[in-house]
Amino acid sequence: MRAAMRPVVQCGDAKFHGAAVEIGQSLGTDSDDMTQEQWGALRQSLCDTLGENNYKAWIEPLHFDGLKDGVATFGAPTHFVGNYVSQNFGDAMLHHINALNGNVRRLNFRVMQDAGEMRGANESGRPAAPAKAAAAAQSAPASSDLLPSGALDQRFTFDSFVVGKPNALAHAAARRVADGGEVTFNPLFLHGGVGLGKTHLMHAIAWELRTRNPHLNVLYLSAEQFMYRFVQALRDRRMMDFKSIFRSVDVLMVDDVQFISGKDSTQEEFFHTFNALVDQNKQIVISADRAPDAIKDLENRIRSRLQSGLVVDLHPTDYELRLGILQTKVEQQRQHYPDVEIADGVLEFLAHRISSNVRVLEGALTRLFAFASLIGRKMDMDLTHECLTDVLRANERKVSVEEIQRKVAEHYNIRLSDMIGPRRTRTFARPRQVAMFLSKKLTQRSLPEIGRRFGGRDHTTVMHGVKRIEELVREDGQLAEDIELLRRALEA
Ligand SMILES: Nc1ncnc2c1ncn2[C@@H]1O[C@H](COP(=O)(O)OP(=O)(O)OP(=O)(O)O)[C@@H](O)[C@H]1O
Repeated sequence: MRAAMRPVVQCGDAKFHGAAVEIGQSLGTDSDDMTQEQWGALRQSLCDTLGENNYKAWIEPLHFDGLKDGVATFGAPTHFVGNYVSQNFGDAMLHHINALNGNVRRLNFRVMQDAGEMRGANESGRPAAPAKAAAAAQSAPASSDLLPSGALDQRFTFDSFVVGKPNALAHAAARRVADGGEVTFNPLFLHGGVGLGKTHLMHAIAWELRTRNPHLNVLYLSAEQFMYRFVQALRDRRMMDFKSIFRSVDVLMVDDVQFISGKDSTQEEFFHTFNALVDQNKQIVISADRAPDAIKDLENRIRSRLQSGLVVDLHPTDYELRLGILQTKVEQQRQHYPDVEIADGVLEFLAHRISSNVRVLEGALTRLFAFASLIGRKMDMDLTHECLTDVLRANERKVSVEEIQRKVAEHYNIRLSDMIGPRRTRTFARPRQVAMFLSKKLTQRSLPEIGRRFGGRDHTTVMHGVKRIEELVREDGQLAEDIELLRRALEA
């Protein structure tokens, strides 16, 4: 069955002449064919549902091939468009198709074969998809199961990324890549410890590039997904498809590349993909939990390739950055919990105490908001301690008695030997008691253990020293302040 007329789709104020739909052209037809009118109606309802911009950018370039055995197949100008539509509008399309024709179980997207086919799908005068997209689809059609994109998190944008000293360089480099201008450093290699924002920055680059140019073929995936697709292609004897997909991207982003260490065949394929893209001047962005030279079991030629662009380190966060991130995350949480009140000092306390990684910090804040909202309490220090006992304990900095002795001796300007020596004049006794008090508060040591570290003193001497300081801080503001300063310095 062939289409006799072209549907006209009315979207907002604009009217679009629909594509020359040739139903059943590619797949053959059978009794579950959709009619041309139904395709027109489908486009109309998608336009109404998704809005004019989405319709023009994503739906209009599609070519409806036909419906066979409950599978509706569409031609898309690039892998990226097919993948994006499938991920973002697939459910809506299925819903609307089934409202018209209840036989559809699944949607399938394939890459259109040539520019002629793309023009056919794009009669509205908008330029056909770039020639490279056609080139990408040169060989056998790559079906959507080999489209390997990792999902992008909508929250991970440049707007929500807080910049501070430890990540300023990584942020600037990511911004430069996201501008999509000339490829100046290739690859951009971002590395840093757990939860410091590598994935966030990569997603931000991908969002920005896609926003600037929706037809740019940006492929983001983890090294694990790369290996999985590679193994799948080997198993299914579809290496040509695999190579064609990976070598036709405009920007390749591979997260957690340390995953391929020790995996020889995956490294080999990664190396060839990498070279092919660099030769075409295509941008590559890589992340790992360590610098290329620290990744074990990596072939030297790959290591040196990874080092050949710009290698940037995301340093551990500092207090200011953590506080900034918390303030940003509070704004996000407010959307879910508008009524939760936060007492002064709570965010500062969290930024001070939870320094392991941003993911833990974020998790602590989310838990506090949920807790405060559920039991209808203000988010204050009491609630924070109640709710985050485990997190705070896990983040406790392990301070040693020796460190405390050194710090206190420095503060009171006495020698370390006098701190643990026998002299009992106040000049030495008071700092010693302060150090004992801090040892009791900041370490897990028992009184006898502390005593042993103070020149073999008895545990009752330590107990007396701790009690004395507890009494004194109630009346002596200066001493209380000194102790607080020392505690912060030791925990920092
Ligand atoms: N500078 C920042 N501004 C805002 N959010 C941040 C920042 N750094 C990290 N985060 C947040 O911390 C969480 C963890 O970040 P991300 O997943 O990017 O870390 P990662 O470095 O990729 O960690 P991993 O090594 O575990 O993969 C995310 O929710 C992210 O939004």
